[in-house]
Amino acid sequence: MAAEARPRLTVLSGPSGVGKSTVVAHMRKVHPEVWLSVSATTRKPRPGEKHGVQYFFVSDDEFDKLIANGELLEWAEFAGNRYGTPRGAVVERLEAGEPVLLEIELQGARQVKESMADSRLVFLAPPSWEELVRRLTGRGTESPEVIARRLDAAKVELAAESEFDTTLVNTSVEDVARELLTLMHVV
Ligand SMILES: Nc1ncnc2c1ncn2[C@@H]1O[C@H](COP(=O)(O)OP(=O)(O)OP(=O)(O)O)[C@@H](O)[C@H]1O
Ligand SMILES: Nc1nc2c(ncn2[C@@H]2O[C@H](COP(=O)(O)O)[C@@H](O)[C@H]2O)c(=O)[nH]1
Repeated sequence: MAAEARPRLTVLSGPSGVGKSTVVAHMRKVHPEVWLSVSATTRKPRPGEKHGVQYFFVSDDEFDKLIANGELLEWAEFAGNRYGTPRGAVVERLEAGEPVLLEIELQGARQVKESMADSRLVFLAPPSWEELVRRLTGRGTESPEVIARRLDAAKVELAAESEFDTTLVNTSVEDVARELLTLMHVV
């Protein structure tokens, strides 16, 4: 494929707990030049999460303003919180000809495909439903109520796999990270 025809924006999506952040962290450990968009969210930080690193943690009013000012490339409500991709940084990277990676849920992935037809949507699937439940529960970051909401959303996300350009099964973090790096033409 000619370089100019390569999709430069890659969306990594998949059910909560499947391992998206873990895979991206591994990719960036091996290839620190991989750029990941930092989303805005109304979710409260988990222990250890820092403003501007994992997310821009904002209030509901601030999120409303981001929407009203057209500052989000896409946004969605997920399991009781809102999440969105700041448009400016993504556009800047794309205009500089640099690859862009988004780690977002299904509704946002659909919006990106709609507005940027040459984006590549990658679905990260769990080896099994039982393993997904084990990972989400084992992470220990959400209450049982939130886990239940996320697992409800996971059923919808798993049913939408065919909308994606590529599916990778997260059995091995290292293998999936390598496959993604290849898809993004980093290696
Ligand atoms: N291949 C794997 N094998 C075993 N455990 C894994 C694997 N990948 C990730 N995990 C574990 O699964 C848990 C969830 O991973 P992670 O937080 O990366 O998921 P996520 O898809 O980013 O979730 P969310 O969408 O809720 O942010 C973590 O405890 C992580 O260590
Ligand atoms: N549509 C969007 N989804 C996003 C964005 N940033 C993250 N996410 C997704 O939200 C869920 C929950 O994330 P968590 O950090 O609370 O576990 C997960 O699927 C993320 O991929 C975004 O900007 N837009």
